[in-house]
Amino acid sequence: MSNPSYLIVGATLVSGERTDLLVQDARLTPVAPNTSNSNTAGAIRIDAEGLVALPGLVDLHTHLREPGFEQSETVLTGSRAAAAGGFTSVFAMANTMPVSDTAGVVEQVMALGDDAGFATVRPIGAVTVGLAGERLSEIGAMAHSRAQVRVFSDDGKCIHDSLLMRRALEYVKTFDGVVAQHAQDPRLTENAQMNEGALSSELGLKGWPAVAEESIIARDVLLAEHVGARLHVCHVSTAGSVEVIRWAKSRGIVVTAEATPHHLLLTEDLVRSYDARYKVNPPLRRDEDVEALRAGLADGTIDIIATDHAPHPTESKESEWDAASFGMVGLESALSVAQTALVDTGLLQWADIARVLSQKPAEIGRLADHSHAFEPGAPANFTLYDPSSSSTFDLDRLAGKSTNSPYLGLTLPGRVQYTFHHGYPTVLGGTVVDSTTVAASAAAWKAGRTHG
Ligand SMILES: NC(=O)N[C@@H](CC(=O)O)C(=O)O
Repeated sequence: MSNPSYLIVGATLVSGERTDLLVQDARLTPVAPNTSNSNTAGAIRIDAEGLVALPGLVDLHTHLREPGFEQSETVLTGSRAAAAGGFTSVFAMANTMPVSDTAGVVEQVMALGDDAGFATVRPIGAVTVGLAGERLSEIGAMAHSRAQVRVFSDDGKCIHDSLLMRRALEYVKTFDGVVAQHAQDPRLTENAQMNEGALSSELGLKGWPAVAEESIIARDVLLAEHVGARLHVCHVSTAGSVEVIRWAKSRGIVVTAEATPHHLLLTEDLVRSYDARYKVNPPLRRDEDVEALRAGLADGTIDIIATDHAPHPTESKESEWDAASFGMVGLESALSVAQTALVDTGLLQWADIARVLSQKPAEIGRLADHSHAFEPGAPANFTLYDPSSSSTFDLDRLAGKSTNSPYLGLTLPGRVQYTFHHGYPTVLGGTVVDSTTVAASAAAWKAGRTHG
């Protein structure tokens, strides 16, 4: 059985233009308002008055935790969180258990995503075996597996050995892949707990200097230039890093970079609370860094926003600061935080948000069959977002398994009202569709693709 058709009435595109959208057989077609014909007649109508239609968001940096850490998140619950946030594709980081360093594990992660149906799940392969930083993993086998991995990362750990980093860049170059580096000099950050500066001294927490990030980025852009391969820098957090990347781009080095929503909004002052929800890698920095990251996104030095959604169980966040895990969930709040930090401040328009949260991450990850334009026949992956509402971000906004969000209890603007993946809804009227229905829609989509 094929999935039903939908007629989205009165949506606003990022250009400001208003349109109706017919969603049929996993594709979309913009139609002039008040069009009625045999196709639109049988379609389920959705009133999109006041809603911004954005292309399905793409997260290049998500921790889905499966296999191995299912108490924090699974592929199903993480992709449900993605849908709740307006995402239709996520790239799943490799720090699972076993580590995603073989064709077998990456194919398993992809298959779990396909079955769940909430989002397209593209696994990221580990650069080194077991993330141990000692020898390269089966990069080629993962690239040529059914998962067709194009993004490789040891995220959570830095590829610190310069020769290994060089070899990794040389390897991924052969199939147009990219190395996504977690830039953190391990020696400069041993036991580090928060941004290094006056506040870390005052609070008595071990400091994490900006140079630990900046020095690795500086080395890596030079290696990328030397090899002529693609480098991507994960979660840039300091003003100095933005400067280094700006310099590299001005030299023509092929480097892309991401900033997380939390580094675009929150600062180290929150650490005063000793509330471990604010403990994250890299750490929250200063106002000047937030400003530089925002400016970097606005001028294209920083290419994309990526969530670094890092779910952790309550017990590993409710311990004392030093013992708590690093990381915050971010998929469900990403658009609202982007609106607060970038749109409501006048730095970015909605068209820019579509670029940094959909078009560019899809390009960097070489995501197949992605369209960020609402063109006739485009894959029906999109989200309808209400920017005018404002509400307390509370537990019912979290659709994943973990609750380590820094925004709980805060008032945030905007709300994802609808998300469509492959032409079927994963979020309807602000509510995430139940998993059984979504899995059935995904199966119907797959059957249609095979037999259509
Ligand atoms: N970003 C985080 O704070 N945490 C990440 C990995 C990491 O340490 O980068 C995680 O996997 O929990």
